[in-house]
Amino acid sequence: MIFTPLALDGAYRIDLERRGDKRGSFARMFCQEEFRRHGLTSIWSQCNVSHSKLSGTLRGMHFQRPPKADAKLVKCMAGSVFDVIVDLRQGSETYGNWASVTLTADGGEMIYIPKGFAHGFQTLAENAQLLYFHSDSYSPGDEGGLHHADDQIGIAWPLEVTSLSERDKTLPTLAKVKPIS
Ligand SMILES: Cc1cn([C@H]2C[C@H](O)[C@@H](COP(=O)(O)OP(=O)(O)O[C@H]3O[C@@H](C)C(=O)[C@@H](O)[C@H]3O)O2)c(=O)[nH]c1=O
Repeated sequence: MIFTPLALDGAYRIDLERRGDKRGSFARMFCQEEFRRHGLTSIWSQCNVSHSKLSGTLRGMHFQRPPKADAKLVKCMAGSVFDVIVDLRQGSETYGNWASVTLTADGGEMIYIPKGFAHGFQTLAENAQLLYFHSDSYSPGDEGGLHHADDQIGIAWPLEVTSLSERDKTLPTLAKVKPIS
């Protein structure tokens, strides 16, 4: 795996190193030792899959608060997505800044998201599927959200939004979100 730090401290793009042969390929997508060596979470407590029918579907921006704040490792398994994170860490020099990685099933890019970030994505193809590892379990009472189209953050979503959950339509702007400590 190739670990490339993103502009927001602690977040990484991770590229698979595929070993190809006549049958196809093989690649490692998680290794406890390698993750530990890079100072990343190396114990996962939950793994989730999401499927979105339409290109342009937007999910986000979501996070969990302490004590259930979770780091995430996200990989696209079908299609492609524009994946985005926003730094919500109290006192961070990059508080409110966003970064993105385009994740494609064919390319094998992944994103590692530390605790304290909001996460969301927009699908760039029909029937996109994402696989997520979470460092803590789902806890609806500790969930938080941030509006994807907040002007103060200014995320440059690539497509018109074709599908958005009722909950995501009503998420607050950054000014109304308490920083994560
Ligand atoms: C996230 C989650 C949802 N659910 C349930 C709640 C609901 O009935 C259904 C769909 O949940 P949501 O509408 O929250 O799904 P979705 O909007 O796809 O939520 C996801 O968005 C992306 C951006 C993330 O980063 C994820 O961590 C997660 O928050 O699944 C679980 O049972 N376990 C889980 O871990």
